[in-house]
Amino acid sequence: MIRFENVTKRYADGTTAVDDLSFEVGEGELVTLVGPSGCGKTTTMKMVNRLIEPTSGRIFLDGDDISGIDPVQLRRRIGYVIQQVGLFPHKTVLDNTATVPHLLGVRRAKARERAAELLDLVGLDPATFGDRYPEQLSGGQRQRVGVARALAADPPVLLMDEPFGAVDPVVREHLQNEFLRLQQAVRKTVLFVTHDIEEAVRLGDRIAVYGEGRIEQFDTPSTVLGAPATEYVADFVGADRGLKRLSVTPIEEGDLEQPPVVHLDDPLPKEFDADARWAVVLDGENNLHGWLSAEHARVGTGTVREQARRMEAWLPVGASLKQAFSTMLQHDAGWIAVIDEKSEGRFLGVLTPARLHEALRRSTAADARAIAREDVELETVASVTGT
Ligand SMILES: Nc1ncnc2c1ncn2[C@@H]1O[C@H](COP(=O)(O)OP(=O)(O)OP(=O)(O)O)[C@@H](O)[C@H]1O
Repeated sequence: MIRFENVTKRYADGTTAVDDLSFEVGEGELVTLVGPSGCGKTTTMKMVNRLIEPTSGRIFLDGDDISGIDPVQLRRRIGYVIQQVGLFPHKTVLDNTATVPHLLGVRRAKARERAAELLDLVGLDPATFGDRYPEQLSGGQRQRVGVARALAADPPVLLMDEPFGAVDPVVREHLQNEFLRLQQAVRKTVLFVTHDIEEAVRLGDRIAVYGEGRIEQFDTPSTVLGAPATEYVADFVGADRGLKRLSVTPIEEGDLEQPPVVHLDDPLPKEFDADARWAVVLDGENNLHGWLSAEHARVGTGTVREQARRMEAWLPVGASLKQAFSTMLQHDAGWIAVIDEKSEGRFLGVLTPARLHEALRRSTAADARAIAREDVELETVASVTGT
C-alpha cells in the first residue's frame, strides 16, 4: 500500500535526515516508526503526503508514484493526525470534524451526520461534546477529535505523528486501547510515529526501529523484543525487554496445563487424579463454572455444585501473558483458567506461573529462529537461555 524505494532526504543545510530508506506497509497494516529524537521519523512521514519532497528515491501509494499525484488530491487519500491537534478554535467539535467532508463537497447536514457517527466511534458522545469548542475539552478529548477528523473523509491511509504524545500516561494508555479497537473496525493502513518503545510495541503490527536516518530493524514487536537485530536495537528497546515481551506474547492453547475436571452435578469425589489439590468445575455445556478444593470435596456431601467456588480469575485464549500475570497478582491466584471466547466460553486449560515462564521462553526462542512456538524443544530453550 505504501512503499519506500531508496528514499533519501537531505535538507538544504546538508543534514541527511533519511538515508536510502526502503520498506513497505501492507494494506490495513499498522506500522510504528520508533527511534530517538531527530532520527528522521517525521521527515519519513511527511514525505508520504508531500509536505516534504525526497531528495532521491521514490514513494508509491497503492502502486502509484506519489511524485506524479497532485498534492491536494494525494492528501484526500491520507488522514493526518499530529500532536498539537490543530483544531479550529472558533468551530464546535462537530463542525471541526465535519470540515473536510464539507470541503470535499458533501452537503453540510450530511457531513455533520457523519461527523456525529465518527465522534461516537472515537468515544465522544456527540450530544455532550458536539457543540463544545476545543478549549472546553481535555487534552485526551481533543486528541480523539483529531482522530475523528482525520477519519472523516474515510481515507485509506492514516499518518499519525506522536498523536498521543501530549497527554498523561494514564490517558495515553486509554487512548491507545481505544485506537486499537477503532483500528480493528476501520482497518486503515497506518504509519504511526512515536519515540516511545512501549507505545510502538503495543500498537504496531510491525515496528521500524530507526537509528540515524536508517531503519535498524523492521519486524513484529515480539521479534524486535525477542531477537533485536543489532546492539543498537537491543539498547533502544531496553534491558527489560523480557518484561515488555509479556505484553505482546499471547496465551496459546499449547501453553496450558490440564488440571482434573469435575462437573457441577457429579457426586463429590473423595480425591482428585494424581492427588491434585483442586479441580476445575464445568457446567453441563463444558463451560467454566468455578473450582473445587480437595479439602472441600473431602468434607462435603452431595454434589460438586454445593462445594464449588465461583471462578474469579479467568482470561480468553489470545490474551497477553502480561494480562495473565497481572490477573494472577490481582487475585492472588496460583493459576488462571483460560477459555475460548469464540465457542461460548469453552474451558481450555489453566495457566500456571511455571507455564507462563515456559511460554515466554518458548516464544523468545521461536522468534529468534523464526519457527512456531510449539516447534521449540524445551531442551533447546534451556540451551538458549542458559538455564
Ligand atoms: N527543515 C529542516 N532543515 C534542516 N534540517 C532539518 C529540517 N527538518 C528536520 N531537520 C533535521 O533532520 C533530522 C530528522 O528530523 P525529524 O524531524 O525527521 O526527526 P524525528 O525523528 O521526527 O525527531 P523528533 O522525534 O524529535 O520529532 C534532524 O536532525 C533534524 O534536525
